[in-house]
Amino acid sequence: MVSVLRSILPGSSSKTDDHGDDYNVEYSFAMEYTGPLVNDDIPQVIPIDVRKIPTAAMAARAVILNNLSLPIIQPIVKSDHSGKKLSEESNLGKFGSSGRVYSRKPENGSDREGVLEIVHELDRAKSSTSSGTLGFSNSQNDSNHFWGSEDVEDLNISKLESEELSSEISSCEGRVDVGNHVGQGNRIPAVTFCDLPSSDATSEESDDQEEPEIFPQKPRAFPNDGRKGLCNKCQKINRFSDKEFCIVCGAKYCSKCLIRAMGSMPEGRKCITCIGYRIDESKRASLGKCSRMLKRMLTNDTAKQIMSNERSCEVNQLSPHLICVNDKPLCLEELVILQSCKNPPKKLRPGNYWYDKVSGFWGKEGQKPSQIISAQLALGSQIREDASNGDTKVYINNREITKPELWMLKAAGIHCEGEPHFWVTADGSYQLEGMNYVMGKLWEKTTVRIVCAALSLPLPSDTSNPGGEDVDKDTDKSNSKNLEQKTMNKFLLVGFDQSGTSTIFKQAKILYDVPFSEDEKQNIKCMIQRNLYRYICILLEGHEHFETEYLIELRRQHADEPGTSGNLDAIFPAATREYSHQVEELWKDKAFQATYKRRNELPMLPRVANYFLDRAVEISRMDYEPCQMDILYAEGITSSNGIASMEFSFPKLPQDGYMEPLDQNDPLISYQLIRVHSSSLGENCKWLEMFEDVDLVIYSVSLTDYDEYYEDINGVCTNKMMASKKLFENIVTHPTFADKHFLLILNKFDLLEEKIEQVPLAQCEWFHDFKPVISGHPHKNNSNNNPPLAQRAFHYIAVKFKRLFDSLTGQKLFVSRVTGLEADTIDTALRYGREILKWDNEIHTISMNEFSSESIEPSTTSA
Ligand SMILES: Nc1nc2c(ncn2[C@@H]2O[C@H](COP(=O)(O)OP(=O)(O)OP(=O)(O)O)[C@@H](O)[C@H]2O)c(=O)[nH]1
Ligand SMILES: [Mg+2]
Repeated sequence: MVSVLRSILPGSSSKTDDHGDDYNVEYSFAMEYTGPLVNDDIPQVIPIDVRKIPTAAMAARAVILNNLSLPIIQPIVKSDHSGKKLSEESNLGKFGSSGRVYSRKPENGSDREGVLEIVHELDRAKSSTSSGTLGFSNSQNDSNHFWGSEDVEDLNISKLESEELSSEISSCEGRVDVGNHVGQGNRIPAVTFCDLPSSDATSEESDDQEEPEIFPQKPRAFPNDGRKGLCNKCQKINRFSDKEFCIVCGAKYCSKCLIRAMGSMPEGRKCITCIGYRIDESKRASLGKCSRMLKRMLTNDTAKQIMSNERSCEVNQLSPHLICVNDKPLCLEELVILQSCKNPPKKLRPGNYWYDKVSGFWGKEGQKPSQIISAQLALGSQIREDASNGDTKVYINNREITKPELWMLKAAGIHCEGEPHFWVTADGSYQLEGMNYVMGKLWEKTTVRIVCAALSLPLPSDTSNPGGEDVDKDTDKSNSKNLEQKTMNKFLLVGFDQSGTSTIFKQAKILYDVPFSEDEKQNIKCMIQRNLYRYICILLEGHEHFETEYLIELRRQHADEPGTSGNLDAIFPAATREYSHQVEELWKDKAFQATYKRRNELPMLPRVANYFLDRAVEISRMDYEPCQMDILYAEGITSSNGIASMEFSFPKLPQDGYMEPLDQNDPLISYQLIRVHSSSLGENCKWLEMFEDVDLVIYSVSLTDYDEYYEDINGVCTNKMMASKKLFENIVTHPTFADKHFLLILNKFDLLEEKIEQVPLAQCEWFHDFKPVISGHPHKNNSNNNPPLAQRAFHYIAVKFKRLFDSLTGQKLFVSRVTGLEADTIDTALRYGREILKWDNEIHTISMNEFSSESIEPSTTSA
């Protein structure tokens, strides 16, 4: 039916160029292309990397991979053409002497729909210095000799490719006369077209094209019999030497045997016997990612070339029929539509997917949406109501949505009671089904974007980034990188009330240079001012004499609803008026000053109040701008539904030195810190399941909770440490987190140091057996004393939590001691989190490589 770019037709080559340069050879790859042209009048020049195009199908792939939108219609038309001076266009800076794609209106005959040509201009003199360029030699007698950069030739690639290409060319015989052009002095037609074949022939060929190309699949071999470090060629065992794996059968080879086993690797890392076979799909993510071993063995250019072939050669591409969209396997045409649309799915693998044509939401069958791709693509059949396995009784475009999506709607302030059906379009406009007006636009709301970032919900690729919080912000970058996908490690930060999670979150933002957005800054400013007025009210409450009626009124109002910011808003609508004058007056008041001096006697006044009260007048001004310290010390965090999220990476430390692992500064590895307030997790933490894809759960405990109490909604008083323990138990035993890593952060160590001297730890029933032994022997780290009491208390609490964790999960708990207000302790803890994931990856890789028959990844894959 439809062929995209079916064949490669050697078009021309010339011995000399216009400047008489003997080495300048022009060569064209012509590809048949059917469809209306993007622009009928002007030839469309689309740069394409010809280095990746040894075969026509690969060219088609290259077009797809380079994300060029090419309309496709039938029928295929072949035509004769006298050719134009296509190659006279200026050089393409991006690819050096490489190629370009022209789409051009046919010159005569309505039966010609269009022609696409990839013209490869080749300047041998130039390209011999440009790495990885493949082309034809200009020798008259050797017109089909395919040559590569020197390094590639070392590996006989030129020969292999030459054979491959020779056969391509001979298969095209009768269509194009290559020889005729060879050796002609002047520029000759870049592309030669054949006669329009008879309709019979067309239909026959079209039929051929209907079937998607299916390459044979080789059953995975399990060649190692569980023997670690075995090379499948020399049969020698060396556990410590790197091995390279065949991407088809999984056979492993040591560096000595690799070249013999894999040859010149025209399709990437495959045993010679596996060439022409489909890759093992579990290895798709590693396609084109060079291993350390290959990098060591080959020159840079050669390794690049092999990786490029591995990524782009036809046989390694996805087969359309292995991808099912809304219960219907794709045909080649649909796969091309899908991959060449403006926002194609990332990491497309064989499998079942759902696609909501109206909004562009795209996801794996039975799962929440993973991406927003282009809407209105002609793919698959109607979306099923249960496509994403939602259980919320809320519907978007006829699909029952998942819990994270429900949160997103709630974050947008949308009421979701009564099983509503919403209609959401590609630009995020939403309306209730049956109603004729748009209620709003999802993507315009900062809170929605934050919730999406935190819950791994997709955002459209063109929405702006809310303060560095958009997980999709690198969409363009990653699109252009084709298969190289960014690795994101997710940390979920959670803890009981006042355990310091928002302080840690803000500290991380400051540490890793993630800017606060204007919105956030404005909210924080209002919050700081509101808090300040609350502190003042607490001071006034503690004060016996009031000088004016106004202040009496203040106290009366405050006494009605102590501590609620809603009431305070009524008294001091923050940032809507200037209060510095009143505050200044108040500050001068002797009675007030007397109260201020005794502020430590007021239990309702938080410690941090001092920090702000000392600058009360400045902060109450309209033009006050909070500095980083103010933001850090501010109580609370501005977030939606208690969720905040940021993306960051670890800067290199001076002491990291050469020992740092390779991925240290790999921009492809980034981290996301998601902070969620425990009150947002619902009864029995039921909402935790939305965080199923986090890699590490960081649980924060305030070390000072042991003698503090809180009153729940039923008026029951509970020790805060016990409440924190309960929450910890709920989280670590939550089924969603069954195989997650946990890092316990014991926070507010500075406050523990003070408190433990006054209040015994045994105040908390869980710590009743804390009996610090006063030993007569000096501690090795502390020559004069025992370890400080706070230190011992910290260890004791850490062990309590470790034992608890072990008894509940049978696993090991990692613990870190921090002081939320001290940046370096937070940095250390988060880097510790990174190490935990790294160890896990290493252990995982080793065990997968050596013991599992499921998946064998190259041992040392780095991008
Ligand atoms: N001295 C000291 N104060 C801290 C430390 N960590 C947090 N705080 C203070 O403790 C209070 C509570 O910290 P938050 O970060 O707001 O705690 P939270 O987990 O967000 O608590 P919620 O607001 O209930 O969610 C704030 O006033 C912080 O400034 C610390 O390590 N040392
Ligand atoms: Mg807070």
